[in-house]
Amino acid sequence: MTNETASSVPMPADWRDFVALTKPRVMTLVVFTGLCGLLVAPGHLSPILAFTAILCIALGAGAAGALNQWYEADRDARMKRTAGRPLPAGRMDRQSALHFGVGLSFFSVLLMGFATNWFAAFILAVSILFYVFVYTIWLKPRTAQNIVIGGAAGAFPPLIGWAAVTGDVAALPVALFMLIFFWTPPHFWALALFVRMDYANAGIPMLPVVAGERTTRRQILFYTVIMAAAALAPVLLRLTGLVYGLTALIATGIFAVLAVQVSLSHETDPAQMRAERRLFKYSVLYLFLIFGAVVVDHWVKLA
Ligand code: HEM
Ligand SMILES: CC(C)=CCC/C(C)=C/CC/C(C)=C/COP(=O)(O)OP(=O)(O)O
Repeated sequence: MTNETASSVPMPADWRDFVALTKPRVMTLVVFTGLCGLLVAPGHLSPILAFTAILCIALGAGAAGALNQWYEADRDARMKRTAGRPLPAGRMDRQSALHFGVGLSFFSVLLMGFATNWFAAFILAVSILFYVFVYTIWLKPRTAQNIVIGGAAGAFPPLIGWAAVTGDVAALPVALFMLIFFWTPPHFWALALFVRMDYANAGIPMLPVVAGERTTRRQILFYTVIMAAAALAPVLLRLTGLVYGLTALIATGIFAVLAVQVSLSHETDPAQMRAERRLFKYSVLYLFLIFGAVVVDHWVKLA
């Protein structure tokens, strides 16, 4: 079958393609940060309802990922990293992805509302809408600041997890929101440096494409400093204890060293960008570590 035939007559999609639409690897961290928000919230949610709340965060994030891929099928087709996704690869038609994404959005928000409370459902709906409309449709094709503002969508899960238990927000989940918010630029721009040709080919104005590498490296360092302040804020505000404080200090210190290495590097060949790959990989581990520490810290205080 030629490519042309493949894209005009999609092959029947199987369940694996629907799973791929939900961006499952990114979802792991979304679910983990949501779970941490839920675990440190004061109050009690039965294990079944707690599981349902986390499931709703996962399904909501998956729905957002599907709608992102529905909207971006043409752009994804022009990038090596994303060309194999179900829509650009011709394994699924856009209508199916749209129906799946819209259906899953409603299902996750309504289930969250009925199982926990409507405030948590509201924040879940806001994060889906933010990711699809503000990030994917509005900012991503228009400005290099797309991920700075649009990245907020991915910072909501700890607030949603907390709200599922309390029906409210408080200083700690807001601090965790800020931490993910300022973590997103170094997380993404480290990767954008070594896949910038992909973004250039797809015509997406990511920072390394429009402002160049030097500016991107400086911006990574700038946001790392703000992220470090956000990571230490819960300690200074006495929202967390020693376990979190020590973990945050060490883990953020390592992040800062890697970010400094990226900022000092003059490497221009993406294949040789080892410091950038290291920072990107570590950024994911960092968020797991720091959110894990928030929970352990909470348990230690309870003990
Ligand atoms: C607008 C903000 C963000 C952008 C543009 C972005 C972009 C990316 C990209 C392009 C990848 C490459 C790998 C892939 O396609 O699977 C990636 C990986 C990843 N992102 Fe992000 N990201 C953002 C925010 C977040 C947030 C908020 C989280 C979770 C809290 C997150 C979690 C992850 C994880 C866990 C991976 C690794 C997946 C793997 O194992 O390959 N990202 N990100
Ligand atoms: C709770 C909830 C509804 C959260 C949804 C938001 C969410 C999954 C945020 C993570 C951000 C993310 C995957 C960005 C990928 O950017 P991109 O879409 O530009 O990446 P791509 O180039 O791989 O498509």
